[in-house]
Amino acid sequence: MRHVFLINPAAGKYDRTGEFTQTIRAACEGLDYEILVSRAPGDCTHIAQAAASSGEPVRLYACGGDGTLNEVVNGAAGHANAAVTHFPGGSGNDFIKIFSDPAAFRSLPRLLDAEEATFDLIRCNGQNYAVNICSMGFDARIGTEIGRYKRLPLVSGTGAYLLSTGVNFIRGIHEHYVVDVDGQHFDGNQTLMCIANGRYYGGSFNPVPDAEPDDGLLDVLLVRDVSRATMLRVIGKYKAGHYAQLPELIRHFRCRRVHIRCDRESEINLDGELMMSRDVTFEIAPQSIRFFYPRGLTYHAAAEQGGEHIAAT
Ligand SMILES: Nc1ncnc2c1ncn2[C@@H]1O[C@H](COP(=O)(O)OP(=O)(O)OP(=O)(O)O)[C@@H](O)[C@H]1O
Repeated sequence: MRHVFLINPAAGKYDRTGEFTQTIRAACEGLDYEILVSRAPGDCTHIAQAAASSGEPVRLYACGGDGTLNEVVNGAAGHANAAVTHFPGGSGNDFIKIFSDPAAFRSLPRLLDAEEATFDLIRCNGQNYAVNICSMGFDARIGTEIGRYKRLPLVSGTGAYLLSTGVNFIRGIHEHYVVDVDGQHFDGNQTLMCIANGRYYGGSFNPVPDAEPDDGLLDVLLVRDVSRATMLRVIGKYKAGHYAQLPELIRHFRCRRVHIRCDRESEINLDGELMMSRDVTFEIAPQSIRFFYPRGLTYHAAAEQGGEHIAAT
């Protein structure tokens, strides 16, 4: 088994390439491994694709944040011989928060002793993949501008999110969209649309706490146009996943496909990465992704919420 580590030096508040390299060398002695450092945005996708194209069994470690994981997933998608994981070094590291002990991903010996699950992928406009959460509207504008703020002195991951939220709040919060979801048609203003496979984004938002990454379905939330005052009143509930308490404002769908048309080229957030389009289809991809994680962790929503304990595999 080959282990390929893909380091994004631009992830997080500072370049962790040296730290990562030291840790990897110490933990992987005697293993067949390789460390590759991304030189530009998109590089991790090409590296992952090249590593997976050999057809040999390979484990790909995304060393960075959710954007790095997204790039690696895009390179590995469709390659049955490749499995991916996240060795966190980003600001949010949100996808792995679905697991019972996200901190375990920081221990490389534990990641090397892994078990594996098969997760759904969200396919956007037939070509780009996300493993965690996509969004459009107010949210996408916030999420895709966080990068601008995260390296400011004294600004944490959450602080960057709050700064971006403040700026976009002042600019205006809803726009006109035409949305087709689950056989229903909505033509009107929406504040945001969230398409979830995972459960966490934006640092600590958990809008659909019951989303499952392996149920073959997307969890879609449509948040209708609200005033800024209402937004301030309900954002906490949205963040905590209490969408069911706001049926007059938030519609929830569990579906395989959603189509959104916009009046202008609009921001689309794919696991925190930015894409622009006026016409967007999100669907469950025919390909899934093999994801490995420290042995013994669980990821099902019922387990996280203290309900029935379900084994992860
Ligand atoms: N060599 C590089 N130089 C500059 N940017 C890069 C490079 N390699 C990748 N990137 C870009 O860096 C951006 C940030 O990466 P990433 O999302 O992993 O970190 P983060 O934003 O700190 O973490 P999180 O998304 O978990 O909050 C991504 O958009 C990615 O495309």
